[in-house]
Amino acid sequence: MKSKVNCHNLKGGFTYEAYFKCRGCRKKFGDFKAVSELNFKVNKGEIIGFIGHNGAGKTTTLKMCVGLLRPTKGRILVNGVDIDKNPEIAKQKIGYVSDNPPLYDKLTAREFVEFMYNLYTQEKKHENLNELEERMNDLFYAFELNEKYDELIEGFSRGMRQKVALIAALIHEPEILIVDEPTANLDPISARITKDIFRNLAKSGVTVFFSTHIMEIAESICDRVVIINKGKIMSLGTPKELIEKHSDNQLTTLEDVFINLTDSTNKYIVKSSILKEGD
Ligand SMILES: Nc1ncnc2c1ncn2[C@@H]1O[C@H](COP(=O)(O)OP(=O)(O)OP(=O)(O)O)[C@@H](O)[C@H]1O
Repeated sequence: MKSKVNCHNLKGGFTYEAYFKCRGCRKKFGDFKAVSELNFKVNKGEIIGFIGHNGAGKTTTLKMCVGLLRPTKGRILVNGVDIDKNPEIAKQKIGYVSDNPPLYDKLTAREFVEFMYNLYTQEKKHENLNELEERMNDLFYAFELNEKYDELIEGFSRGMRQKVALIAALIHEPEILIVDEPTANLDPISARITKDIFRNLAKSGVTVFFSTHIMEIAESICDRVVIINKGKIMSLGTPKELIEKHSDNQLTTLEDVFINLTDSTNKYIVKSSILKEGD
């Protein structure tokens, strides 16, 4: 299917190389270790997908990456800026959408997005209003929400809310977009639009990371995938590399690799080989 979305205007507009580092990050909640010793680096314009079971530590990792959770140990660097030491500078570079994004029901979609823009751009408030208007139009159009522009958010479906949250995260032209389960509430066309927008953002230099349970999405758009299990990185690489690395075990899809690395009972792999024998 060819997407009709035109998002050629969604430019990054950077003056320097953006990159991201997570160095030795751990997170404990009381005595419980949710995430241990995470080390990874993301380059400018890369799309990285985190895949893992429920409770694997994806949301905790993403929240540490955006500065909403302070690591118990380790550092997060956004283009060299330590998010703990200089949170305002680091956070300005990031657009974030949580798995259940909080929106203000009594604002219209346009008012909410303007509000978010003003939060991120205090010092340039009221400047470049035409540019802001143009970018809002582009984003609302790209997400096929242009007819809802002036409607109250309280009347929006979950998918529409997800799109407003994505638009609000992109309005200040972040260098890094971090999204927890971007397609969770979206219909297939909206999911496709979101994937196209991620690809376009990455082409223009924006780094994108997201978590997902959907292997097809990870496989189709991610430059690299991080498989996370019980708070630890089990494997990191391009989908092709991960499949090749495990080809000895006759694993031929990212889903097989994921299950093999994260399902300690291996019951699904066993089951699939029994099915093959029965063919
Ligand atoms: N605030 C908290 N206090 C205590 N434990 C927490 C807290 N937040 C997360 N956890 C625990 O940390 C672990 C990782 O949770 P996290 O939300 O990061 O998983 P996840 O991979 O995003 O899961 P899902 O796919 O279900 O969203 C889980 O065992 C969870 O119960």
